[in-house]
Amino acid sequence: MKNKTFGSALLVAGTTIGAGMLAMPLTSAEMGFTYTLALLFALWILLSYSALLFVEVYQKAERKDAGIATLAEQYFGMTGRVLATLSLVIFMYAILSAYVTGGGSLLAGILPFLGDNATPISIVLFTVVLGIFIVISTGAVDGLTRLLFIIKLVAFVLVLGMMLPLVKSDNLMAMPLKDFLIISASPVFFTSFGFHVIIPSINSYLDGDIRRLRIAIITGTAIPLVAYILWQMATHGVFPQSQFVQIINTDPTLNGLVNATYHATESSLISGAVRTFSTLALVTSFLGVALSLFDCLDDLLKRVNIRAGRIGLGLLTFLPPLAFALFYPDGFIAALGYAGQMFTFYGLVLPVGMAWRARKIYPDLPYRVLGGNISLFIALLLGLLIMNVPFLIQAGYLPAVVG
Ligand SMILES: N[C@@H](Cc1ccccc1)C(=O)O
Repeated sequence: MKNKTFGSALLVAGTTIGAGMLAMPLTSAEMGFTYTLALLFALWILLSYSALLFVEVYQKAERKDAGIATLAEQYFGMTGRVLATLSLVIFMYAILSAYVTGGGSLLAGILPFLGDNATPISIVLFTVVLGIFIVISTGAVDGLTRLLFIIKLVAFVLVLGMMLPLVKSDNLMAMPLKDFLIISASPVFFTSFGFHVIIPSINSYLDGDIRRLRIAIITGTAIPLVAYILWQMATHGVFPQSQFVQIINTDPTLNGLVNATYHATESSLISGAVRTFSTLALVTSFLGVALSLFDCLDDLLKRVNIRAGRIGLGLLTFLPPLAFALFYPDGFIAALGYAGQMFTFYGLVLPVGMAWRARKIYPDLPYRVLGGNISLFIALLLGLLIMNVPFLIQAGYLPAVVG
């Protein structure tokens, strides 16, 4: 049984470490390592805090398989349910479409013999093969995640093994090039620590055992924190800041970063290792989000008394992102631009509101997250700030960042 807690922690870590980790060094290139480290710690605390608020609220859930939208309805009625459902479902469809598109093109790169149809075939293959695990069970996803996580770890250790010896402490001392970069970078860092969609799936996988859910979340968020610190130390430490800024000016993508690391280490192994790592980051995050969407749609259909069955739910989960990736790859890009805002809403503002209400209605909650109502208030303010950062950048109040 203990094993399931460990599997859940890996599901949390696997969902968290995704595309965001690859974007982060580019976002923070101008910020210097010290400030980057401060932002990593601050957002790790904020997002673990909001995840633990969900745990607090789950103590009084009506069913152990209640989804986030069901919790929202319990505390905020139909408005809560509708807002939570919209932000969750649009967010997850958008991010899955992006993962399917990215995963498909990575796969097409290694299946060139498929000729002209390589990309669409790869997109379908990627979705169907991984989708089967979701339809089978959470246990199946747990098993696959364990395997992939080990390979991902080996690739990451290889990358670090090649980069960390080249780190120069001078490079790590760089200061921010502009004021307020730390605020501009916060939405990308915030989303990089995100995994909260998977909490309902894990709660029901752990049979509503609050203690184990808490352990899974704390362990599962500590792993990404360590990984992000090492990864940022490697990238910030290998390149002098001026060169780092040049990289993001010439090619502000993962490719640019891979090429630059390749030149710095002069080892062709590094490109392979970074690519393996980033592919697996995409796959494990895909698995976590797809499992969450599957359970979220189940929760929604139960509410309207429809029993779709696992195959039906699988089709509902995967057909829309597949269709978008195949026929309209730009379709969800617009939605993706608002992913940070949607996530700030259901991942921070909503749990703060629910915990605040739960504490009023049930003053005797056995488990309460540290920090009292003051912390709730600070978290809410930070959430509102992060939500508005893209607008503040657009309006020219904050400097722009990559990502
Ligand atoms: N943390 C994930 C994105 C994500 C956010 C919120 C929920 C699920 C996934 C990434 O960096 O790619």
